[in-house]
Amino acid sequence: MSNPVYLALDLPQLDAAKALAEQVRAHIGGIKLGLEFFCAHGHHGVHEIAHLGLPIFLDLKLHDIPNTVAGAMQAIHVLEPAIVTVHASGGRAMMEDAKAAAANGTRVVAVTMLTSMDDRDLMQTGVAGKAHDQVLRLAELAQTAGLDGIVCSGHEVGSVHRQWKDGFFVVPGLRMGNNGTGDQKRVVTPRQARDDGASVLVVGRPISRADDPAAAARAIEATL
Ligand SMILES: O=c1ccn([C@@H]2O[C@H](COP(=O)(O)O)[C@@H](O)[C@H]2O)c(=O)[nH]1
Repeated sequence: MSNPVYLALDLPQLDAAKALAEQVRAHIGGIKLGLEFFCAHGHHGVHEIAHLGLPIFLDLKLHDIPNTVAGAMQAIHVLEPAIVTVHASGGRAMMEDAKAAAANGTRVVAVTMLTSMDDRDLMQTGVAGKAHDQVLRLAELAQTAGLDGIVCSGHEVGSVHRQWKDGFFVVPGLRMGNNGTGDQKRVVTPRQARDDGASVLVVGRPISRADDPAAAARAIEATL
């Protein structure tokens, strides 16, 4: 089985990002490039990281009207990303158009509820109820829209997996227990997430901010 760990390369300096990726390359299965990286380095930066030969996950969390999101999806065809994110709260039409505009072979997955939010944060956005129910509701909408899967926390991935048997599930908010949770509120260990049905495990700071990133990545790999 291939390594499900994708390193979140949330670093502002391109050289430092490349060096980190090279350092841990043997212990990860892919690289996740998010808003911070893409805003700083754009297509050029993605090409530079792609030279390492690992699958690239573009975590752009697109959220706009359908026509604009479809245009953005077309603009990144050339980067041949393995995975791209949109926000499920953009609605069914937006997700349908995003999927239709994606390159063949690119998995389009919908962010349901950010792992940095809990029930109280959800309520503050005007949504009554539990995070768990909101994730299941948005997962159903993403499935109906024809997406490949969703992003959710390890708290929900087991339930979503039971509801959507062949879905592709991306789980960030992973901690080994010896790291602080930082801004993440719904966290589990990588092993727990994988056992509950995660397809991809996104790990950032537990590796990138470790004293020895390669050892941290190796230790996570060893738990799987
Ligand atoms: O709900 C979400 C969606 C995306 N992310 C991204 O994952 C990584 C997590 O980084 P850590 O340092 O391991 O906390 C980061 O790039 C986020 O943008 C998420 O955390 N939660």
